[in-house]
Amino acid sequence: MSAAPFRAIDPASPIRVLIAEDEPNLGMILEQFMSARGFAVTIVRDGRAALETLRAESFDVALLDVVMPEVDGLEVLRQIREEPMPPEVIVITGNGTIETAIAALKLGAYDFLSKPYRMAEIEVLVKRAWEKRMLARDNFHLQSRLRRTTADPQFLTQFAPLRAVLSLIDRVAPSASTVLISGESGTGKDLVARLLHARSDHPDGPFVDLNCAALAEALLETELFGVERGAFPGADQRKVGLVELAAGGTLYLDNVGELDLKLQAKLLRALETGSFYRVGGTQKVQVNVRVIASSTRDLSRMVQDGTFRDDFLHRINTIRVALPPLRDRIVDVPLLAMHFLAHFGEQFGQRSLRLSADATSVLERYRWPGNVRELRNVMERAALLATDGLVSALDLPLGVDVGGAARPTPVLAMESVPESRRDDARDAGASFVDPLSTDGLTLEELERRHIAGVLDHTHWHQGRAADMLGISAKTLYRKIREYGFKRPAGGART
Ligand SMILES: Nc1ncnc2c1ncn2[C@@H]1O[C@H](COP(=O)(O)OP(=O)(O)OP(=O)(O)O)[C@@H](O)[C@H]1O
Repeated sequence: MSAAPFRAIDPASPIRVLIAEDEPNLGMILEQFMSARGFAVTIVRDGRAALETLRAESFDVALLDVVMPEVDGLEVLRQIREEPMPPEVIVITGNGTIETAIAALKLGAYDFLSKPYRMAEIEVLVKRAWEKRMLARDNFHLQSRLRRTTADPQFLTQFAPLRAVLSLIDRVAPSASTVLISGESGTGKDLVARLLHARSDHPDGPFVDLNCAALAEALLETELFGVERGAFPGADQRKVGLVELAAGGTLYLDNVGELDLKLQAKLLRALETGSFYRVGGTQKVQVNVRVIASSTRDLSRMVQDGTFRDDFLHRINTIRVALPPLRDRIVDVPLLAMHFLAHFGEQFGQRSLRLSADATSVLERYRWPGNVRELRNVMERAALLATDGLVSALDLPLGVDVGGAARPTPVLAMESVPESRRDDARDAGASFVDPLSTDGLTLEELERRHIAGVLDHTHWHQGRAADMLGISAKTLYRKIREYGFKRPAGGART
């Protein structure tokens, strides 16, 4: 076996091991040995209990004795391999039963160990099996990232100023210039970043995106710049950071306004010199990366407030792309609505869906606080609800009277929805702010109350809440932090 070091194990989430061993003494010794080495161990005494436990909880590695009462180890292996995300299995065979070992490997076991074995062998084998599982997981994430980035991004617009922005994008994409994309949540910043990458001179290089709002400050530095082995307790292997992973490609920093001043300074140095040090490192790492950043916040204002570095803003601001909110480019609404309708219609087996005239009118008069993402969500729902291939105004619970003036959004005109569909409509976008008591409130306070109401309504199910609000999960996460909301203990807010 090679002596290569193992990848770092996060002490906060130890390797979870299930041991199925029917000999009580051996089981106890194994459990004590593995627990003392930091594994999270669960022990069971027979095959049936092993199956039940493996189905009920998530494990990284299972050590299965072949000879066990009730169900033998090979049968446990066979059944568990049919489950989604099964653990890696190491089978422990009796002396000299090579046929059993071969059968185990054929059934998908990671490896086998013959009795008698040494404890140290078990430890090495379990760590190797865990590494294989981690690699498979990384591979899965990388593949899905690749699939998302290789698809040709399509930015649709008929709005003349945006068409001018698109031709600017075409011109600057092949250069190495940094680009700062600004715009409200859901206006297409992520899409523009992907477009810039797809049209750059390195479209086959990596596109690495980091949502700066989604990670705790303490983790951001190692995530971005990587860490050297031994930099701090627990860092027992070198970890490559995202800047390095993006070498020869694009690094997209979403919500760049969330980076703290220290990291802004470190990134600025890396951009100026094309090199940086990993956390705890003394050797310079050279990289050639194109940086694209985006923000929903006014970064110039943050510079004035002292929370964003002037020099960093200048560095990432070489080219500025500003995406207008959807309400300021109503001409795009029918175009995008038809595009999403065709897309979801295809997905749900509802071809040639059409928009009725009153539906188009409702869409054009709505204010779209969640921008294109909200329109996309609304059309997904409409594609599901449409009857006879026609989407009518009632399939669009947007708080806009059919044939009347738009109400202050996003209040839902509940009375315009048939009784039988009011629950649906409430779920799809009802306002949680009483429209009669909003006088004198700032827009921010209105938003704060609305988000609090939706979180309450969904019992803090953040995926559902984000859908209802028509914003991305990451934007909701940022808003929760900005407004200082705390998840109530034990479920729903009171
Ligand atoms: N002009 C457009 N044409 C087609 N699809 C679009 C357009 N603009 C946005 N979209 C789609 O709308 C959704 C939201 O866009 P995107 O994620 O790029 O917004 P964002 O500004 O990055 O949002 P956030 O600030 O919340 O991250 C995506 O599914 C995107 O593909």
